[in-house]
Amino acid sequence: MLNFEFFNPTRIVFGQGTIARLDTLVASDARVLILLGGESARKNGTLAEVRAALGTREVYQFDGIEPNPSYETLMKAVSLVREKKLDFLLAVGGGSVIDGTKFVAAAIDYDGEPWDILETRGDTVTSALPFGSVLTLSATGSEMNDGSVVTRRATQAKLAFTSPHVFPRFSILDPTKTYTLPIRQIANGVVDSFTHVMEQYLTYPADGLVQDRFAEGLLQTLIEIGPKLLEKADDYELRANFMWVATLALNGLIGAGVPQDWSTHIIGHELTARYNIDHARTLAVVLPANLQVRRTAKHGKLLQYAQRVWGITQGSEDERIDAAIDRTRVFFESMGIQTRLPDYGIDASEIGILVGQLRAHGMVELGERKDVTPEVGQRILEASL
Ligand SMILES: NC(=O)c1ccc[n+]([C@@H]2O[C@H](COP(=O)([O-])OP(=O)(O)OC[C@H]3O[C@@H](n4cnc5c(N)ncnc54)[C@H](O)[C@@H]3O)[C@@H](O)[C@H]2O)c1
Repeated sequence: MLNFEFFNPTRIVFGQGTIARLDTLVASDARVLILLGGESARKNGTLAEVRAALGTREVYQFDGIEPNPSYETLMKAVSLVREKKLDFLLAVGGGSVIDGTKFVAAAIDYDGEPWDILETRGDTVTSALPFGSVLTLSATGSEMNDGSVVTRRATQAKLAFTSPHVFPRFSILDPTKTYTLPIRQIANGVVDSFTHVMEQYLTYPADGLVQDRFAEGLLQTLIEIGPKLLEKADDYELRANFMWVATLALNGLIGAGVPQDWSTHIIGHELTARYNIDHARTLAVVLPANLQVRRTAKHGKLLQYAQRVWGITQGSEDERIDAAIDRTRVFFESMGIQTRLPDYGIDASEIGILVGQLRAHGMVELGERKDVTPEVGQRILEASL
């Protein structure tokens, strides 16, 4: 097992009716900014519940954080916080709103141009405003981690940063708040959390015995409940299980002491930045191709994945690996998510541009062995055609 430090200070408050707990979780004299995405939190009553729980506190609201939150929009929230001298942020939404809130929290007192937070991947963040979240969409794990992804529209750059200063103080996870999600977002969430696990599991054997078993348990749970989640919106147990799996998939636990890949995400970010494809859909395109192209380097773990996650025990090693990659692709497709670049209107002529973007963003040594160069990225994109 690799050396590691594990730190996760986020309090999770889980279950139906838990939004009322805001009254005790947020200081009674806090000056609060609620950050929101589109209309969903207003329409499904989540916002009203949040405002009721905050009672007589001074509360402002910032609407319109878009999916794949933009630096341009978030800087408006930064101005509002500074102008009104607010001291607590509350994200109400999915990963985009929570990620955006993390950026705002880090930017408030940032010494210099806040985009540098992304350029330096968070290394230059020394403080952040405290914030909490009320989660309405299971997918990213942002509710219990220190990561954030922000897009600068002007330059089509989608970059991530991490900082221990941007763990949420608390996150409220009420599964009933996900009942209004469109099927598309449920499918996205399943594929996103599945890929989060794979980025931390499908690398090379590192004797992280319990990490592997945790990861395989999360993957098997997603395979078990994924298709059922598409059938019925208001099944509490299904939504509750999915919500907790998605959080555990990226809260640091399964990745502690094991190698991590993340090249699928970084290549996927370039697809979203250029074509505005949903984050999870880019992962569904890149992951199977990535496993195929790097099957030699990932040989041991691919065989373990085939056997323990998919129960594949027959055939030669190569046949078992092929079957496991195929089952992964079929699983994504069974969630209604297409897995090839042409399904999204992208052909071979675009690959050179995407590889150029990887280079321009300094993404030249990716993966668990830092050997996913732009040339390997090109082969992965070609295998996605
Ligand atoms: N911080 C991390 O660790 C991390 C990890 C993976 C991805 N991300 C990033 O998170 C973003 C994606 O976040 P996401 O997948 O949670 O989706 P999202 O937050 O972008 O939301 C997608 C859509 O669902 C709507 N929505 C949210 N809750 C709803 C509800 N209860 N009912 C109806 N509609 C609702 C939103 O308004 C939005 O239109 C991407 O930018 C991605 O890069 C971050």
